[in-house]
Amino acid sequence: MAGNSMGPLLLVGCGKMGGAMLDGWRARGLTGAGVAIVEPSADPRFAALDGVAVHAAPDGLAADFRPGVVVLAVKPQSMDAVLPHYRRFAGPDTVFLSIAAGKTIAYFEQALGPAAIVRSMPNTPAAVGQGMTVAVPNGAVSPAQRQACDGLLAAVGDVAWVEDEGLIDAVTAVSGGGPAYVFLLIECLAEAGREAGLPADLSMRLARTTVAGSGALVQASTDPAATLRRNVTSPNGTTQEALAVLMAEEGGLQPLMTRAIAAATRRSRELAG
Ligand SMILES: NC(=O)C1=CN([C@@H]2O[C@H](COP(=O)(O)OP(=O)(O)OC[C@H]3O[C@@H](n4cnc5c(N)ncnc54)[C@H](OP(=O)(O)O)[C@@H]3O)[C@@H](O)[C@H]2O)C=CC1
Ligand SMILES: O=C(O)[C@@H]1CCC=N1
Repeated sequence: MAGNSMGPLLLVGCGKMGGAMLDGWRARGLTGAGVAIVEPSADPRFAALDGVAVHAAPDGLAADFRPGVVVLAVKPQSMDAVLPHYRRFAGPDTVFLSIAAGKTIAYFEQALGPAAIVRSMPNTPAAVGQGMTVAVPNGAVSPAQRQACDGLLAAVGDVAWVEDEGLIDAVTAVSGGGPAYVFLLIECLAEAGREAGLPADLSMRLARTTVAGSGALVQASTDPAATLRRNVTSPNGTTQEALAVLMAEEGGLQPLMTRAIAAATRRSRELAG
């Protein structure tokens, strides 16, 4: 995997998102020898990470350990306490790849001193190689370090690099949190089916398979989503009735989604601290 080319990978925080990325990397050939993890929780699944060094705290890392990439995957609220332990790695041979919501490049520069920093926003479908990440580098990131980060991120899905860091708060709202909205759609669809008289387990099966199938279709198709929607909507048929509700100017899905994304974008800005 290209991400290993700079030297060992250090993953700081292996929870839901760090763990999803690790699953994706390992499925694509990241070997145990190339990765170390610092993660305080004793998750039993770490026992299955053949050859990966998992440390409960940074003092478990060997004195001569020199990571090429440090992936910062702890909560934004933990970052102040975590960063001082990794400041010693700041230098031309190490790039810090943050996935934390809200935390800005300026924040990391202040905490780490002169350091190569990539701020990124992935999402949990990375676990199955279908993630979406947007990344922005600071001026100290070398072309090789950018390539290494791109390799790590591209190994678990699609990657877009941007120059304008100001976009990342809205990215966080749309694609970072996006899987949660889609899973909520499954929950709502299943519950609505149950209320329409379907057995709960059948309704959930319909909702899951329909969302998964629609995702696969949009991925495989070059048609716009609106065309795929119209393909389902027979004139004067059943879908048209549902869409009249969902696409109402007031109380429909668009104004609701716009409000939701604005709220998440605002929260991302607040998390900058
Ligand atoms: N979840 C998601 O879908 C996404 C999350 N993110 C970002 O990813 C980051 C992690 O989020 P998420 O995975 O959801 O959160 P989690 O709480 O699941 O993961 C964070 C992990 O870091 C561990 N941790 C706490 N303190 C330390 C420490 N000092 N050193 C090393 N590890 C530590 C936590 O252990 P313990 O639980 O024992 O405290 C936990 O396992 C956040 O910054 C978030 O903004 C970005 C995109 C999507
Ligand atoms: O909810 C959060 O703050 C994180 C960032 C995007 C997805 N999860």
